[in-house]
Amino acid sequence: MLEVKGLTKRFGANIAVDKMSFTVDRPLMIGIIGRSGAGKSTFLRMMNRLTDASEGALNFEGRNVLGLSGKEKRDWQSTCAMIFQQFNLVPRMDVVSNVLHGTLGRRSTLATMFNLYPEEDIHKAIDILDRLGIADHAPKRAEALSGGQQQRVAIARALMQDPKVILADEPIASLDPMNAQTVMEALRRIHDEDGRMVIANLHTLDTARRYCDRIIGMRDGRMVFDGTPAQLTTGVARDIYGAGADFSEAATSTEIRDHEALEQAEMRAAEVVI
Ligand SMILES: Nc1ncnc2c1ncn2[C@@H]1O[C@H](COP(=O)(O)OP(=O)(O)OP(=O)(O)O)[C@@H](O)[C@H]1O
Repeated sequence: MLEVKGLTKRFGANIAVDKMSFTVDRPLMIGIIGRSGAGKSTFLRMMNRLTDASEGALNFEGRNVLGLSGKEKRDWQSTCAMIFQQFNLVPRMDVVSNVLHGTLGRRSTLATMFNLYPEEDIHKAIDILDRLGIADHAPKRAEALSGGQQQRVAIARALMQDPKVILADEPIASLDPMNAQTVMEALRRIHDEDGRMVIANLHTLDTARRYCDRIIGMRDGRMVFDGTPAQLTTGVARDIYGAGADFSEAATSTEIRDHEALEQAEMRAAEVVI
């Protein structure tokens, strides 16, 4: 149902994504891992058509996604809803209105200006919030909710579009472990119960292992791993992150960055001694 072939993005001389190719034949929950700058966000943005690809092809259910323009492109962006690390809600607006914003694409300018929502959309929004366990917060301002609750509002807003695919760009990177778990469980449930494909860029290896059916590893723009959580051995993870022999199973890209910073500081200190 999804075919990515030779997908490439260049920013000047920098190749952010380099000939990425893979196919997915049924709606899976896919995790993309890799250190900062590996090209994970750029891939999601190309898939959602927020960024134009430099080369390659991306077909979904036989549709040439990269060739879409105008209304067809906007329709695709609804079919393939995106959620972000920073939730991107309107903080001072109430939760249910934030969720109803997910229907903006199919409402008239006048209805949008006067915040006129069809009753069935309001019921649908409340039902989705209920499903995500946050219907009680519907009248509150979004900014009054915890990070995990705000991310669930963002998921609810995405679900208003009834998407076939949910693209999640580091959905739990700003959350504490408890909230992160609630959000990942919500994404997994949406996948399991609705059969929607979920592609999530993830910061931590153990999250990808726990929630995803398939994991794609990226390094310097290239896909260096594509397999199941069981195939993602410590050695493979070490290659993806370009880490040293002391790499541990539970390591995350943040830990690796910290580790590298520590190593560099130690090297600088050693040079001073010499
Ligand atoms: N708009 C842009 N202009 C120029 N270079 C960019 C742009 N967006 C991304 N890049 C570069 O493309 C490369 C891949 O970035 P990308 O954000 O896709 O990585 P990432 O794996 O998502 O990293 P992170 O986890 O830090 O978000 C990086 O070298 C980045 O600097």
